[in-house]
Amino acid sequence: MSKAQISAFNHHKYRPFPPVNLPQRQWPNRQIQQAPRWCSVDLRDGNQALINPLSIAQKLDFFRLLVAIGFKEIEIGFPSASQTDFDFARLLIEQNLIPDDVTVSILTPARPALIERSFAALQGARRALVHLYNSTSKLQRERVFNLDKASITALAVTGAEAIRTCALAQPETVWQFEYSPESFNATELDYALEICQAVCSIWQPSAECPVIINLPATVEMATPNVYADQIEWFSRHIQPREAVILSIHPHNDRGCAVAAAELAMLAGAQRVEGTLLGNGERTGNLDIAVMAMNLYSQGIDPELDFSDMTNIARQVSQFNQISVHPRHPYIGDLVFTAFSGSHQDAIKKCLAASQPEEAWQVAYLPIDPNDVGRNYQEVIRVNSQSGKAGSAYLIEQALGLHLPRWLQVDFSQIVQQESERQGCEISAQALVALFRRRYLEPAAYRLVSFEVASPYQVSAQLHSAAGEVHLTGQGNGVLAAFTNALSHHLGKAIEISDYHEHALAQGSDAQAACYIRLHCAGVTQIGMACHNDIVSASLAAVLNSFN
Ligand SMILES: CC(=O)SCCNC(=O)CCNC(=O)[C@H](O)C(C)(C)COP(=O)(O)OP(=O)(O)OC[C@H]1O[C@@H](n2cnc3c(N)ncnc32)[C@H](O)[C@@H]1OP(=O)(O)O
Ligand SMILES: CC(C)C(=O)C(=O)O
Ligand SMILES: [Mg+2]
Repeated sequence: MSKAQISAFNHHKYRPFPPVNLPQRQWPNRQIQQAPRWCSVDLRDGNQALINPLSIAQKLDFFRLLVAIGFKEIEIGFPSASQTDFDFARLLIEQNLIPDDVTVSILTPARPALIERSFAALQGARRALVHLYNSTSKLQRERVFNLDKASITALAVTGAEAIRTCALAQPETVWQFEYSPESFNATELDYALEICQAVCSIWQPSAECPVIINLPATVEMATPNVYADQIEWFSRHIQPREAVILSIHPHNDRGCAVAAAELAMLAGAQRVEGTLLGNGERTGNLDIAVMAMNLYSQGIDPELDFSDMTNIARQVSQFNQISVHPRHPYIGDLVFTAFSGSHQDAIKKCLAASQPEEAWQVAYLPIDPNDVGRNYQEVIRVNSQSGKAGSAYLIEQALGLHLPRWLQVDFSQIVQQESERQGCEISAQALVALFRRRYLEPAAYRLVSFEVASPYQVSAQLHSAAGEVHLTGQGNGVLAAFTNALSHHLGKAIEISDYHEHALAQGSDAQAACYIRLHCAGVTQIGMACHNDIVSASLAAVLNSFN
């Protein structure tokens, strides 16, 4: 016996999902052009998967959040199953809390008593959507319901009839109907079509009054292309096509729900059901926030507003009592952050080259973090995997300094040693402190005052731990005269090899930043200083290099 056969970890237990025979499939050559009709099922599918289902107050807050984001269809619960869901529907209706442009929906099984109770929950609604489901896959027919296809179809038809009857009895409401052959993706396509046609024959939809046929991947079982094939096949066959809004409801068991939804849209899906952050049964529902942001990143208006993503994620996470993964696309704490040197370098260069009117083109940042309320501060964080660009970026952000390349290289080595010594990330604050200590703060000598007599004779007053020092020297420039004086005082040769300066801000009283690399008795030293006066800045930079 092989190891695989005796272990519990045995792939022979499973069978591959069969492909769909779909000659000349069209979806691979299409592009998504616009947002689908979104339906949030947070308050139903999301809620039924929670350890502690939502209270009425939480549902109301969640509902308000969904409305604020821009959802026009919201499945508010399963009122025939729970008193909370029933009371929540009553609250929304009786207190007139449903905006005119929002349609609420409820889910009901194909059981007449539960359908009647669902309609009671919706009594008096201006407009409402009733969503009927029953499971249709071979597995469910044979092992859960113990019914043949005809009986499963009869169950759906009975449910559809009960819904029609109840709707006729409540004419004050504008009704819409939705039918889900639950476990559609595991159902033989011809049978899924047959049962949906049977339901349509009861509801008699038209182009003006269409029915929603929702095709769930109740448990995701195959690669997303298979789901797309199933949707395209169904879209080609359902009649009359114009009387049907084709909806999808992907779950995420294989981690592909967003991909499956996107391909399904290419295949003809017009409406998408899902939840925020992908909460839902098992691995969850399709994450609408991610799918909407995917559209957004392609220049398509998602028709949902995620500009305040951090706040949305915080609220959803609180309602669901589920924390957000730091790498959750578009949302997690780390998704706009680069630690690695080459990524930081590319981001820094692309951000610097960005023009206000051009399309977003920043390597390693698929969208502008600002769009979802994030800032550039978090884009670059420094640890031992980082390079010179990352540290230089943070120093530039914090102090407005444009470090010359040779200083970046020098500082990066210091940062590298420090982060390896500490074995962790160096915060921006700590990085700035390290920079100041190393280059910007006088240690041995501090410039107190100086005078220049032309041609280039400098006398300077320095402060040192050992007391006041007076220097005089000559040279072919002020800086040369000063370094000659210092060299004489120290008894060591000083040679300046690099000099760089720039203004810190616009205006006549702007400070100048001055950077100096020098060699003193064969040792390379780097210092910098900022001052209103460029000469003062350069002399102080020389002294700061003796650090
Ligand atoms: C894929 C989905 O997300 S579907 C939605 C699932 N959501 C929920 O189940 C949450 C709310 N559900 C509940 O509170 C309960 O299951 C209720 C109130 C609906 C039903 O409770 P109970 O009557 O105690 O039945 P229970 O849940 O144990 O079993 C379901 C029964 O309904 C039948 N059933 C299941 N789904 C359906 C359906 N869509 N239509 C008709 N009958 C159904 C089952 O065959 C089973 O019948 P049986 O009692 O004759 O064996
Ligand atoms: C009720 C249906 C739409 C469902 O939630 C599913 O199949 O996952
Ligand atoms: Mg579901």
